[in-house]
Amino acid sequence: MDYKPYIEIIEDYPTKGVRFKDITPLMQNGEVYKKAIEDMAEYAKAKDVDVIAAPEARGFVVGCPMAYVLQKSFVPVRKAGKLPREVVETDYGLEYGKASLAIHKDAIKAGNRVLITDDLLATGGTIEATIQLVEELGGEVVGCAFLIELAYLERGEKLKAYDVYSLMTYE
Ligand SMILES: O=P(O)(O)OC[C@H]1O[C@H](OP(=O)(O)OP(=O)(O)O)[C@H](O)[C@@H]1O
Ligand SMILES: Nc1ncnc2[nH]cnc12
Repeated sequence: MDYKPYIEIIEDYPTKGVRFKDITPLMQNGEVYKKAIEDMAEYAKAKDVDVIAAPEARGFVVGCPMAYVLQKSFVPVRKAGKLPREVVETDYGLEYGKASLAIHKDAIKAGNRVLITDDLLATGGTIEATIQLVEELGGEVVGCAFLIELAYLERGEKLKAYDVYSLMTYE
């Protein structure tokens, strides 16, 4: 299915030069949202995952329903200071800024097969940070799934060693 008609592009948001891909029209169409999640879940199922991990906030929009459909564990990766127990934490850069992400230390067990998901892959900073946290806890990252991949941004070698799946690509 072609999901692009359900993505709105906003020029120069949140900063000049950024072409922001707004996924809320897709989410507002229940049938289309469900189909997108099912496509992503199918990819995850083929990878025989134990855990779906996703960075807040928009990663939860895809990660939670995927975990629900697959009846697998969901692990939230949160901006620093939001998780109440012991965490591992890392700093990262993204298309329009800098932040820190954290994950509960006991959220992933050594050897868990982990699928990382997010709404969008831009510079790869967020996903690289998430991969680092999952691997620090001994998880095996078996794939990374996105609704949207921005192919026009430079990501260097960040995801070279990983299997990447995306429903839509913007050149
Ligand atoms: O590949 P990158 O350059 O790292 O950019 C992609 C990330 O940027 C957005 O999240 P954002 O940090 O804006 O937070 P939000 O989900 O809370 O809106 C998006 O949801 C991805 O997580
Ligand atoms: N261009 C973009 N559109 C939407 N979300 C983003 N996150 C990082 N870059 C983005």
